[in-house]
Amino acid sequence: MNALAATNRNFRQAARLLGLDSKLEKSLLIPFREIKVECTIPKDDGTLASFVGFRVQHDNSRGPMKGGIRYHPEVDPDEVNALAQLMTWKTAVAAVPYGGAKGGIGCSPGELSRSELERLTRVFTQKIHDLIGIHTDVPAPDMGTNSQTMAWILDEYSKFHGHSPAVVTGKPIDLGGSLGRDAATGRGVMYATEALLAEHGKSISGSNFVIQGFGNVGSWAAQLIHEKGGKIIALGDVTGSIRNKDGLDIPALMKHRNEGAALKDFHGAEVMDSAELLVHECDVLIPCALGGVLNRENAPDVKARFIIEAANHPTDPEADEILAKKGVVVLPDIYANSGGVIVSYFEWVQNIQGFMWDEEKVNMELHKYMNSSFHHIKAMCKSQDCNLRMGAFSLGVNRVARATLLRGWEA
Ligand SMILES: NC(=O)C1=CN([C@@H]2O[C@H](COP(=O)(O)OP(=O)(O)OC[C@H]3O[C@@H](n4cnc5c(N)ncnc54)[C@H](OP(=O)(O)O)[C@@H]3O)[C@@H](O)[C@H]2O)C=CC1
Ligand SMILES: O=C(O)CCC(=O)C(=O)O
Repeated sequence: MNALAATNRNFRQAARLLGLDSKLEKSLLIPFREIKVECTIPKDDGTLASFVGFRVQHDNSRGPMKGGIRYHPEVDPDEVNALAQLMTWKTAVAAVPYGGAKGGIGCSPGELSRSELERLTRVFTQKIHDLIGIHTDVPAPDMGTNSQTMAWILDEYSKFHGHSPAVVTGKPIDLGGSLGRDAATGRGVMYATEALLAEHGKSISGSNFVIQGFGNVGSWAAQLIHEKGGKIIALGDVTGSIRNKDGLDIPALMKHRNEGAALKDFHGAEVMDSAELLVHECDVLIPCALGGVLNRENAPDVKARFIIEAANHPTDPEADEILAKKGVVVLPDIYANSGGVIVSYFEWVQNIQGFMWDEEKVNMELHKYMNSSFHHIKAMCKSQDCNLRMGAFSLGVNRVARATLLRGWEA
C-alpha cells in the first residue's frame, strides 16, 4: 500500500473513532496547497540537469505549516503528500502551534557535488520563496538534507525578503540554529523509548536494540541509547548491516563512520544480510530510514517485542495488523519522532525572541513535551479503547478538528 493510501486509512479510522462529521473529515484530508516545480541547474561539467521539487502544505488551522525537505530518488507527490499530512497530526500530538507540510526533490544527493547541491537548493528556494515564510510555512531538514541545506535556503530566501532566520529550522548554530536541534529527533526517540519501556516494567539499560539507518536520527538514537546502557546488537544503512551479540561499540562506530568508512568495514562486528536486519532477534526495533519497510512480507517474521517508529511511516497498515496479532507494541511515528519538530519549534521561538537558550534548557523542555504527549496518547488509548497508533492519530486529529471548527466554516 502506498504511503498516502496508508496515511489516509489511519486518518479515516481515527476520524471514525472520534465520530467526526463527514464534511469535516473530507476537508481535513485535502491538502491546503500542493506545489510542484521544475529545478534545472548547470552541473559541474557544464551540462544541464533537471529535477522536480515538491512542497505540500497540508493544514494551517493550528499555526504556520511545518515540516522537512527530503532529497531522495524515491521522492514522489503521493509520498510528500502523506508526509505532509503526518506532520499535521504530529505537530498537534506534540502540542506545538504549527500545521503540517513536507517537501522534497527527486534526486540522489550522494551523486551530486556540494556545489551542485547548493545550486539545486537555491533554485528550489527561488521557486517557492513566496509560498514559504516565518508565519506561513517553515521548512527543516529530513532525509538527504542537513543544516547546510537550511543555510542555503535561509540565504536565498533572505535575498528576497531580508534576513529571516526563522524561515527555516535545523540551521547551523552560527546562523541562529538551536543548540540540541541536531540531536533532537534521536533524543526524542530515546525519551519515547524510555517512556514506553517503563510502562512495561522495562528499561533501556536492560534491553537490546536493532537500528535501521545511521544518519541524523539513527546515529543520535544509537549514541543516546548506548549512553543509557542499552545494547545495540545490530545496525544497518544503505551500504550494508553489521551485528555483535555483545553490543556494538557505538562511539567507535561513530568515529569509523565520521572518517568516511563503510559500516561493513567496522572491526568488532560481523557483516550480516540487510534483509535480516528488521527480523533480527531483539527487544526493541528502531527503523530510522525509509517508509514502508515493515510490510506484509516481513511482518510475520519480526521478533522484536517493541517497535519505535523513528522513521516516518515505516510500518504499513497490513504490517500493523500482523504485528498487533503477534503482540508487538508499535510506538507510532507521529509521536516517536516528534523530538525534531519540537526542538524546531524551540529554535523558531528563540529566533523570534532573539534570545538563545542553553542546551540544558532545550533538552529539559523536550523531555517535558515528550512525556506530556505520551501521557495524552495513553489517556486517548484508554478512552477510545485503541492501540497507540490510533491513540496518537485520534489525539492529533481531534486537536486539528477542534481548531478548524473554532475558526468557523463561514466563507
Ligand atoms: N531529521 C529529522 O529531524 C527527522 C527525520 N525523520 C525521519 O527519520 C528518517 C531518517 O531521517 P534522517 O536521519 O534525517 O535522514 P539521513 O539522510 O540523515 O539518514 C538516513 C539514513 O538511512 C539510511 N538508508 C537510506 N536508505 C536505506 C535503506 N534502503 N536501507 C537501510 N538504510 C537506508 C541512510 O544510509 P546512507 O547514509 O548510507 O545513505 C542513512 O543512514 C526519515 O524517515 C525521516 O523522515 C523524522 C523526524 C525528524
Ligand atoms: O523539524 C521540523 O520542522 C520537521 C521535521 C520533520 O520533517 C519530521 O518530523 O518529519
